[in-house]
Amino acid sequence: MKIAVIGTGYVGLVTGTCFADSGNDVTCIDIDEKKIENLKQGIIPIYEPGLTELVQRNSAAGRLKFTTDTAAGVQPAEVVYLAVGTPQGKDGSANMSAMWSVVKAIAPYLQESAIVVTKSTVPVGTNAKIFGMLKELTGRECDVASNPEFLKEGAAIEDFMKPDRVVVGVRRPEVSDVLHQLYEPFLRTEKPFISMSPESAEMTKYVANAMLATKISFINEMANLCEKMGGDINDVRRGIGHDSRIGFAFLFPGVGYGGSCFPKDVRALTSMSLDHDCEPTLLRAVDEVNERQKSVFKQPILDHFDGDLKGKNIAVWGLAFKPRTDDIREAPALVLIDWLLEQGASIKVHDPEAMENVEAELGDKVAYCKFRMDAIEGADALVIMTEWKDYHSPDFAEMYQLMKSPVVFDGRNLYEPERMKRRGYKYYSIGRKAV
Ligand SMILES: NC(=O)C1=CN([C@@H]2O[C@H](COP(=O)(O)OP(=O)(O)OC[C@H]3O[C@@H](n4cnc5c(N)ncnc54)[C@H](O)[C@@H]3O)[C@@H](O)[C@H]2O)C=CC1
Ligand SMILES: O=C(O)[C@H]1O[C@H](OP(=O)(O)OP(=O)(O)OC[C@H]2O[C@@H](n3ccc(=O)[nH]c3=O)[C@H](O)[C@@H]2O)[C@H](O)[C@@H](O)[C@@H]1O
Repeated sequence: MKIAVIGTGYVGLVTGTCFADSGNDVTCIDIDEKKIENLKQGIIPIYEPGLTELVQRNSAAGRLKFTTDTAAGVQPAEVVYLAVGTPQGKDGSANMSAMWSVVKAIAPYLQESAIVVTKSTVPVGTNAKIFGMLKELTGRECDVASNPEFLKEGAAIEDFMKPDRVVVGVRRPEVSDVLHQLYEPFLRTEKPFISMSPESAEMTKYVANAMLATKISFINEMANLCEKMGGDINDVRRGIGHDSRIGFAFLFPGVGYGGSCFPKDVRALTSMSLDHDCEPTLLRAVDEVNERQKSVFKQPILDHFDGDLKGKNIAVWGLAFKPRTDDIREAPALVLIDWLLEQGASIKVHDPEAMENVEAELGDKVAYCKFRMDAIEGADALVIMTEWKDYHSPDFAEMYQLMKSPVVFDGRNLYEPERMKRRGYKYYSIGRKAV
């Protein structure tokens, strides 16, 4: 099939590349000229495991092309995917300006039988609005489908190629058939292709993200309670997870969820609820608990240093909002670093992939260390904010020697408290008693 993908970010680039890999002719379009220039040379703007090889292989095979020329990409396309950003607007609702400008830009070049598909996460009603806009702009009734994406950053290729399910929202079964054909190569293990109305598909995406965010806020609230009452959240997690009705997924406590999606999507759904006079009690609580959780270490850090952080050397391991990505959007580490700076601490940071992005934001306010051990040299405390594999098994004896005082605030529960105590550390973690 001939496919155009508009918006070549995390989702658009992965979508286009995976469709090219399954034999389609794909043109990825973006307004960012530098990004497109780089992609033409096989330089990938983001860190996503496996993506560089896949882009280079499919570009070399002539199935994957990059352009800023909307007309050239859209004119031959049978399916036009829209994957531009839908970031949070000032009032919490999704900012749809990029989506509306793309709809206007593609309208003159759409083939009569082309199917326009939203891949971006868009408010319920967007499909109908695009249908109306295209009718006005082209004078005909175009097929507009919704096909929300459920991939996770850091595992994007795997998630796209082996989805748990594919959801499409269509108004005609023929459109569903075309999209089913497109996805068949990825559904060979009998995973379901679920066809529904566009409104249900749009809602499915928000409900999925809100459910996952709810699980995280729930376990974080329980973790904080556990710590106060003398329990260990890791034991509790194991104690509940074996109940198949509950399970283990997305119940790891931590320093709060970040990223470009959970925070904005929970808020966009909250905004949609308010627009429809439905009180979003639970959604608001999920967001509030998460905002509080990003600051969960502030008080213990202050208490540890008797309320005075001036001149203290703090090391931070992990800046990205999660491992295996360089994405720092809404990363809990940034909230902590801002606060540490306000308190007068001096900070050395390490992250395997995200330091360049942080440097663009924070400049020389913190020191960037190429090696994790350089960050902790002379440190009064280490704070772990992201569970990169690099941090799971450091040489604790070497760390002990390098640090000024052996104090660890572990925001991802990577280590066993009793072992840390035996190694001579003062160890704080999430939902477990400090030792
Ligand atoms: N990042 C993720 O893991 C996931 C994101 N989503 C959703 O997918 C959508 C896209 O997200 P990301 O890929 O993360 O965004 P992104 O910010 O990485 O990429 C968006 C791209 O669209 C381009 N763009 C903006 N306006 C344009 C225009 N008028 N014409 C052509 N290109 C334009 C930008 O230059 C950028 O390259 C969002 O709605 C997001 O909620 C859904 C699932 C996963
Ligand atoms: O709509 C989206 O953009 C995507 O949002 C999330 O994917 P992503 O944000 O890439 O990463 P996750 O692995 O879900 O992690 C999100 C945040 O939750 C945190 N988290 C996750 C799991 C957990 O048990 N505990 C926890 O604190 C992570 O540290 C991270 O900050 C969803 O998992 C995807 O299904 C969805 O497509």
